[in-house]
Amino acid sequence: MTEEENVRRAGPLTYRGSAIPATTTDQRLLDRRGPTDWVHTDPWRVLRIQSEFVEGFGLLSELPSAVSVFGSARIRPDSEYYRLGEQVGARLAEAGYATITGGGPGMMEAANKGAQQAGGLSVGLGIELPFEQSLNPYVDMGVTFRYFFVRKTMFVKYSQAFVVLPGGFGTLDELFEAITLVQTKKVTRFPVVLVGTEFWGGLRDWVESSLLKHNLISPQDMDLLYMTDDPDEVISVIQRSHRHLEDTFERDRPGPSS
Ligand SMILES: CC(C)=CCNc1ncnc2c1ncn2[C@@H]1O[C@H](COP(=O)(O)O)[C@@H](O)[C@H]1O
Repeated sequence: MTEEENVRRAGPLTYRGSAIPATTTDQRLLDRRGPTDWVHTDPWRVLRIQSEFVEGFGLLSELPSAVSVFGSARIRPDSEYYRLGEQVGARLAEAGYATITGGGPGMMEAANKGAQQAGGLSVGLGIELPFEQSLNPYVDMGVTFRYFFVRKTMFVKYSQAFVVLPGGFGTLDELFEAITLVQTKKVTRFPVVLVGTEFWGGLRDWVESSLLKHNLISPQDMDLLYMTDDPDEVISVIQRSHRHLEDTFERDRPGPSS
């Protein structure tokens, strides 16, 4: 066998010898009777991942100022935390912010409901889960993602602050991702507000008595865990931080050239 027969080039890919696939890319595309396992391969997945980014960017790129609100999927509508979530959504709407949530039940639904009923824009970024679930009925604009990491990019890219209501592992994941992005300066001037001092107080104490005590975080990192019970204070913290950002931007903007 000549060297040329023993090589297959498929776009930027080179196969030799026994690694040469039995069929060409075009054959696999055009032969409808062929096996379909290839749609579950990683290269194909990349396209699906790309399309999720395209859909997310397409839906959200013209969103006005927005705040992402996180919290438990399991809190029931008769809980006082649900009421708190509604109030946070309503205050955000009154302050002119769109509310973005994970689009699910519980605290997500509460924040979407509060935002929608106060006349604000209510957004849900859902996630495909192993069990049947649709976006909650208070989502006015929504998309359901396949991939958690694509969805997480959207929360950060299209909101200017995070509000974290009581929740479980999913909420903790979102909280710690946000404060890691702030700590590592991947995002700047991005307020993160924890709502529910009784609920979050124990976590803050542990961070101080364990992480800070062992010098695993800096003293100023404690400020990343801002806590309140008051929905109005949530808004004023966010607005203060955004005003400061605008002032800094104005100050640093180059003046007219002479
Ligand atoms: C009934 C049930 C468990 C439904 C789960 N349905 C969900 N739908 C959308 N986002 C979710 C869901 N579960 C977790 N999340 C994400 O993780 C967070 C809540 O997780 P947890 O309940 O705190 O841990 C939410 O902020 C949300 O972004």
